[in-house]
Amino acid sequence: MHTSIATVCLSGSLEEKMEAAAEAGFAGVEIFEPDLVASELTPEEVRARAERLGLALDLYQPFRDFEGVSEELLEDNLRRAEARFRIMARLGIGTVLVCSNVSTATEDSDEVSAAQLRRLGELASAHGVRVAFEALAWGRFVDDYRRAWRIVELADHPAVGTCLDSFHILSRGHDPAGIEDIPAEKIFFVQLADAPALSLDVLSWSRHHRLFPGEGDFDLVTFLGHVVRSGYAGPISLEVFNDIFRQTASGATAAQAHRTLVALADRTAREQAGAEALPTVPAAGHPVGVDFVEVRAENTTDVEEVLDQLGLSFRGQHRSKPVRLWSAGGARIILNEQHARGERPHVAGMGLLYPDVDAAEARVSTLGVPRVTRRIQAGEHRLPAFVSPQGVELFLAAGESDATGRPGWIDEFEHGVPQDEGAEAGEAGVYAVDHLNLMSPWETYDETVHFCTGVLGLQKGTSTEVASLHGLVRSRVLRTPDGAVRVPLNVLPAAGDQHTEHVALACDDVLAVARRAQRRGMRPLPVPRNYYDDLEARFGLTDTFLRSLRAHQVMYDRDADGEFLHFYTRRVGGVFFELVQRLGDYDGYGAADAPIRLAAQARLDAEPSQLSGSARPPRRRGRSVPRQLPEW
Ligand SMILES: O=C(O)c1ccc(O)c(O)c1
Ligand SMILES: [Mg+2]
Repeated sequence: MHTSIATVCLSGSLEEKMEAAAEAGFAGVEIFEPDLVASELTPEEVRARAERLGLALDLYQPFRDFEGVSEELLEDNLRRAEARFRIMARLGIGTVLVCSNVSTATEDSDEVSAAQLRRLGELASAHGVRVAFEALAWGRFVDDYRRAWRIVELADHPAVGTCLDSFHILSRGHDPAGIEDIPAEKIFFVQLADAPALSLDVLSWSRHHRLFPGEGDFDLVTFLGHVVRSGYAGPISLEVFNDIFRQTASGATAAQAHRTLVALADRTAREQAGAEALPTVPAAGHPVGVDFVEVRAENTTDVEEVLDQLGLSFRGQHRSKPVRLWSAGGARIILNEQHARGERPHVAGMGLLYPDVDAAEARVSTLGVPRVTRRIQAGEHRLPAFVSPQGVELFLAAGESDATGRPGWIDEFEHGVPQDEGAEAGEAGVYAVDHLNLMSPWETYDETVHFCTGVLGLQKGTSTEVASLHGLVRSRVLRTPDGAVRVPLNVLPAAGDQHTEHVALACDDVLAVARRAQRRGMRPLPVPRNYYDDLEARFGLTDTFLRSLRAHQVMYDRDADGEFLHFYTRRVGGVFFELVQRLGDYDGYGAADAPIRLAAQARLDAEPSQLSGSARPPRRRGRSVPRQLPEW
């Protein structure tokens, strides 16, 4: 597969874009004309640079508003085109993208457009180049790839073919199966872009919200399957117009882009008949459980106090590092004070269990995810570790499921309360990590979604928006089908809300856990009285039950599948805990309760200290960079 990327996807100067593309592993680039026009490099210098980088110049784009025009305008359009062909000759680029006319077309006729494209083809072949005609989703008359192909077919010129762009096809809901009706030699170019499902005019959607494959909601696996079955073997190029990518470092964006394209090819090869020739990467399946969550801080005492109140037990101190383990059943929390000077408590890592951990490591590594290097002592378990795009470290461990396994690394912890083999639940029945709620700055959000799905093997779950006091928080759940691993991922609003992440622990009796914790001095996150009045109105709960919920600041949700009871601890630095109890087949997260929680946390932020006499005032995002990882 010849991979390519349009320079419009990346930030910086043309030379920076080309270097980033080559460094990320792309075989070629599409030169976006405005990037050349703005560059100080001559076309010859661009060509030489590409050669040095080993980068093919696959396409020159876009040439606009050519077809369907009056005779008089056509002459001018041919003149404009010829000037471009000369530049292309200097660049050494053989194909130009001509997108369907969006403004000057007056002739809604396939015959007229075909005759005009044929003239363009004549001119192009005189200059040794080819024309790839692309239907823009908002073209004046040509807005469907099937019509563009009809016109190309009618033009019947060897230098005239079509360019397929997944965005224009899928945004309009057009069936991509028709791609297989186009002879492969008439498909001159293929561009891929994903996008979130939005109801927005297609032009704004395309220019601002395109995403790399697997980050949005388009079915690019099926799309690419059709492309491969058509027999097309030319460049597969990413063309993603997106406000974020143009503002972030081109090296990181190019690496992300390449990873998404490789992951897409891999999935397509595995899922689409006839696409087996596409390159694959090792398969990892999906994780089967959460091995542990790691919380890091200069001093983890406050967090341990909360864990004790919640009924988890101290299982020991690591024999060679300032690292401690607390657990109950399969819920394991590692407290790490190593290399954590000046850091407030925060979620720093997550261990995921894979049945074939070697395959999982091979996959994550092959997809170019940066590794975390940790010093290992003799006799210690080596868990492969990688850095996720939003900064949390990801550990891969071998295991069949979280609740039944006893991780090998547990023996490295000494002098704690012993835990029997198997899934001995903690006091009051805390037995597993139910979910881990992570945050990502908006810049890395879509990339993190792809990391969890395309790399780690989680699936996209529901997507919502939660109202906080400081703005709407986009949230999407990434999970396994059985719910053994659930990661709700929230966008961190630009201003206002704290960067706090939380660990939700599953238990058998949340009211009992709350009662015990409060006896041990825990002050839960306060829930306003209005909430309970509203609960009564919504669900008609009995007085006794409602009183009991309120007494323990436990929140409640119910849907057709079951019921959900949960409460939150107060924040300790940048982390807090949630205790959840699922009844029946309830599969959600109490979405209606999230705004109540955010408002309560914001109220507490205004107070000098959240935790009785212990926590330092939490720092705001931007004031401190807790470690060498990307800022969060
Ligand atoms: O938005 C545009 O104008 C535009 C230009 C070139 C393309 O290939 C495309 O898909 C869109
Ligand atoms: Mg395009």
